[in-house]
Amino acid sequence: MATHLKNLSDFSHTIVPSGKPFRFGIVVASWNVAVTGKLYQGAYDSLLKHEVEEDNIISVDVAGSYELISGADLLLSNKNIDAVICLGCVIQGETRHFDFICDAVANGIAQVSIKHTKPVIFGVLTTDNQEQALDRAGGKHGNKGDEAAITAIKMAHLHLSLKD
Ligand SMILES: Nc1c(NC[C@H](O)[C@H](O)[C@H](O)CO)[nH]c(=O)[nH]c1=O
Ligand SMILES: CC(=O)[C@@H](O)COP(=O)(O)O
Repeated sequence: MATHLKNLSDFSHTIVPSGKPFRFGIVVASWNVAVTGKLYQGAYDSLLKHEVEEDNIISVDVAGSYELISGADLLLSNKNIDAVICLGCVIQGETRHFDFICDAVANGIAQVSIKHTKPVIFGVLTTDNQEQALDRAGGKHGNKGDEAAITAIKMAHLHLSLKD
């Protein structure tokens, strides 16, 4: 469903399970920090709202969205984490670089999730301009960071429930 038809943060918070049992990593890209900082705050606040302990949230910064891939891989390889949230903002420029970055990040994050058999959440905005990005980082369309955090909690529960 297109975002403009559904507020990203319009979740029925009563159906989000508790995040208390889990440890989460958050990897944030510094490119477009005016947007990614808001995504991070939305994700962090949402994790706390759903009972995740502050000590169970490990946050790291990376240069750009492309580095979210290796940032998530490093976290899962070196820390005891149940799920990773990747937050970034890729804004169309004058060239096709946007297309390559977006495709690489989406596919790379999926590969990291498969490699570690752990949820790695794609919390990356891919927009035409900064206005669209700000609308989805705490603006009129909610906060994709909030959405990504709730997704991470739900996937951590699913992962736990399916473990032998
Ligand atoms: N243009 C954007 C980038 N570009 C940088 C890449 O993500 C990467 O850091 C670089 O290619 C070196 O590997 N990154 C964003 O997150 N957002 C952009 O709009
Ligand atoms: C997504 C990007 O890397 C992009 O913002 C870079 O801008 P440009 O395509 O004008 O070089």
